[in-house]
Amino acid sequence: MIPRRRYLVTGTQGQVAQSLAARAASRNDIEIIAVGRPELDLADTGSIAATVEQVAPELIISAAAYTAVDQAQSEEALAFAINADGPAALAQAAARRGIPLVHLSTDYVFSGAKTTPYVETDETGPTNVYGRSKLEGEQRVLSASPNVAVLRTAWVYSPYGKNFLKTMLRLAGERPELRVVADQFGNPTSALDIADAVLKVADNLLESRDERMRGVFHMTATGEASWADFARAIFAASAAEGGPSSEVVSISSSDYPTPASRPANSRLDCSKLRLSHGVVLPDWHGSTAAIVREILAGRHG
Ligand SMILES: NC(=O)C1=CN([C@@H]2O[C@H](COP(=O)(O)OP(=O)(O)OC[C@H]3O[C@@H](n4cnc5c(N)ncnc54)[C@H](OP(=O)(O)O)[C@@H]3O)[C@@H](O)[C@H]2O)C=CC1
Ligand SMILES: Cc1cn([C@H]2C[C@H](O)[C@@H](COP(=O)(O)OP(=O)(O)O[C@H]3O[C@@H](C)C(=O)[C@@H](O)[C@H]3O)O2)c(=O)[nH]c1=O
Ligand SMILES: [Mg+2]
Repeated sequence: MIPRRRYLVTGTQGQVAQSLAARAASRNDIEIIAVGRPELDLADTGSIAATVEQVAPELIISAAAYTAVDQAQSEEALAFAINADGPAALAQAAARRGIPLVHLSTDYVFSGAKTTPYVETDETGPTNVYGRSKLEGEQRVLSASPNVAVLRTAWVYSPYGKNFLKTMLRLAGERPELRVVADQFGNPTSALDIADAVLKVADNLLESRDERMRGVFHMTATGEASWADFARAIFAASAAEGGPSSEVVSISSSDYPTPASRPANSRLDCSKLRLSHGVVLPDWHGSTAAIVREILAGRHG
């Protein structure tokens, strides 16, 4: 029997962590060891080094984060501890063992002022605490180890955890009409598609020392949308299955005040990932419909 490659994933209940576990379940060549609090607490750097030593993985996937964008505005120190100090400690532990690290980051590192999709060399300029803490996390992991791929993804949805798609389906059951912002544009990305892509990037890092496979990469689904477009696609898919749907009324961000401001344009150009890693994620429409079907079929909580 061929020994399975062991990957340490941070967090157990996150959308990406659960998607990685789901994908690995159908593969006999990799073993996912997902560890979260209390054993591994990103706000407690000692627990990070200890977990990495104990699990002794071949590669680390840094999926856990402080992701409550609005709440981060009033919990800045905690957001930076979890999104910057924790990943830095994880990258140091990976460097000590000489293993690669795949670290997930976000489109919210950008200001949104650009009118076309962002490339990796574009200037960052986060407009909220979450985005600033994630940007510092990127910088800290890259300076702690040369053997790192930072994958910036966006607008993540899945059958797991909390996300915009599940919020929309829940609200549709309660209200005939929903007001949704139509002036923020991004790339809705399925966590299951992220899991597939992360596993390919992981293979590449283990198989090749090529420097072009290290550094920062944009990794979102193909195709773009406003939140209102995304909501309409969710309800079209749901209605087609006899599930709940609502009328979506397009509003502007100024009509939906939130503690954190969000970029008006955070679309990411993913050409570098395609050229360096040979990885392209599917178009979001098909993945959205598939996940709506999966949720309506009740295979998840
Ligand atoms: N969600 C999104 O829309 C986007 C996410 N990303 C990035 O992708 C990655 C994965 O996101 P996603 O799966 O959606 O995240 P989720 O919000 O679904 O899950 C976050 C996970 O982090 C864990 N976590 C939070 N604090 C700590 C801590 N102190 N120590 C250990 N674990 C902790 C949570 O644990 P618990 O279950 O115990 O709460 C949870 O498992 C993150 O790095 C995120 O920044 C990027 C772009 C968009
Ligand atoms: C629920 C709801 C939200 N909205 C708006 C608010 C906001 O501008 C937008 C999305 O709201 P959410 O709070 O779901 O999304 P948000 O938490 O901003 O999502 C972000 O999460 C972090 C972790 C990331 O990294 C980003 O890529 C992005 O996915 O939709 C409406 O307009 N109407 C509604 O009924
Ligand atoms: Mg949110």
